Amino acid sequence: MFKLHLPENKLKMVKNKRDLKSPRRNRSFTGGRPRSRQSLSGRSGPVANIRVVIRVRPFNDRESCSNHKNIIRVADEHTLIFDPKEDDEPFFYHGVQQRNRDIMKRGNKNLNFTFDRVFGDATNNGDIFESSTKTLIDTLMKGYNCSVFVYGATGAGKTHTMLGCHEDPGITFLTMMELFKQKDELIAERDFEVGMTYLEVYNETVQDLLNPGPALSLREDNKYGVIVAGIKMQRIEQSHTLFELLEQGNRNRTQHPTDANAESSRSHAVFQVYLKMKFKTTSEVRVAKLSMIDLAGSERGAATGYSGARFTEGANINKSLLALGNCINSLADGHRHVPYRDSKLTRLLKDSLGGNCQTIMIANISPSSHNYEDTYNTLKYAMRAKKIKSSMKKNVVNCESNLNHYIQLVDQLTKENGELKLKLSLSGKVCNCKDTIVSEDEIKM
Ligand SMILES: Nc1ncnc2c1ncn2[C@@H]1O[C@H](COP(=O)(O)OP(=O)(O)OP(=O)(O)O)[C@@H](O)[C@H]1O
Repeated sequence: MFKLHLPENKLKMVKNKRDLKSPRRNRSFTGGRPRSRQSLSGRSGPVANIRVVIRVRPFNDRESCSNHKNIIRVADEHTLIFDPKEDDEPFFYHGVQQRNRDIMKRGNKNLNFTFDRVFGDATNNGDIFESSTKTLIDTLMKGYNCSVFVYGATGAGKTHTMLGCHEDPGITFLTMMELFKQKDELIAERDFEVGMTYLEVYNETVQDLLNPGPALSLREDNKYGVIVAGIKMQRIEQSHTLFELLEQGNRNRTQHPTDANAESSRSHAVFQVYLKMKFKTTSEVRVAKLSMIDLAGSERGAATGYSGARFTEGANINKSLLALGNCINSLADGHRHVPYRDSKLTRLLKDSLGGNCQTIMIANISPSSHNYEDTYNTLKYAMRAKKIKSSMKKNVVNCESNLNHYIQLVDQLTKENGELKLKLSLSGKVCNCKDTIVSEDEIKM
């Protein structure tokens, strides 16, 4: 199982001192006031915080049948209480009140966590989309890069959020529908070119999910950032092509059953859509990229008892998630050096985490006491991510300046030509032929 290695002193910093003295009160992990929803939509400032959304999944059948308790209480749309304090019901044995009747008794940490948005277990993917990724499309159309990544322990609901099912399509599908809707609305003013790639990082190798073949390598480019060498960009003319390719990629993704999830994704999947927008009346060209990343779930390596390929798989997942945690910590603390190079995943996410991007992290959690540690770790991880700021730049290739340059050049040459003609006519040698090359000697006065 991965853990967020949060130094004790950092933990203390965010705890309310007064609450520490008074254990009965709720302790808060607020990390500042919740930002309003407005902070995401249409933001065009140079600096933006990662927006962190929490999604609590419902109890599954196994958890409902067992003696597990609910350790999450959603207080409002920004706040949840982890391991809420329960009023002790008196329990008597032979007429004597007993203490610690409950062998599953939890710590009653009673911690308040505040996020940009908290969704309870009755939420569907449409609700998540409406309050999170829908607003990204507007940002994308303005020429900013955007990223969404889903995070959480194995079986916490990441793939359900991303891909969903027939009755409840995931946010990838809903976000792409919105992209094509807005594209159609803007078609009168812009020409669009759309492309997509879909890859997975499995056991520290990068694979093209749309054209399976040999492992691909990553390269750094000064202008474009990290580039996947050899990946094939698929041009998209119509939305249904994109959805067919998405399905195709999903079928190629590495999945194996785990104890927590019969269809566990054992790789990190990175789906990217590229937009080029050419304005019809001006010479402005905007380019933007939307990345949607479904991370593999962490697991308790030792507890699984796996060996061989499954063990290596789990170890690689945990290694890359640990590297991601280290990058999140460095960025949250404002360190100059961020260890992106520690894993393929973090190299790929460099732009999404601390670069030129508007980013949303959707952290998925289980409400069951069975996943107590995983849920607690995910919440701490998400709190750290909230502090990360990324600087956003509009990707605008404005041809206007080039055009002005050429107009000036033509004006200057026309003027020079006129002066030369004047000089020639004064010397009685008027050159009236377009193709005649007049030698320097001829025009010397
Ligand atoms: N919000 C939800 N509503 C209904 N069912 C859900 C929800 N979230 C998850 N599930 C169900 O729980 C199970 C595990 O979910 P999912 O596969 O999305 O987990 P995961 O986080 O992607 O796990 P892994 O990391 O192992 O791939 C699935 O059967 C899924 O349908």
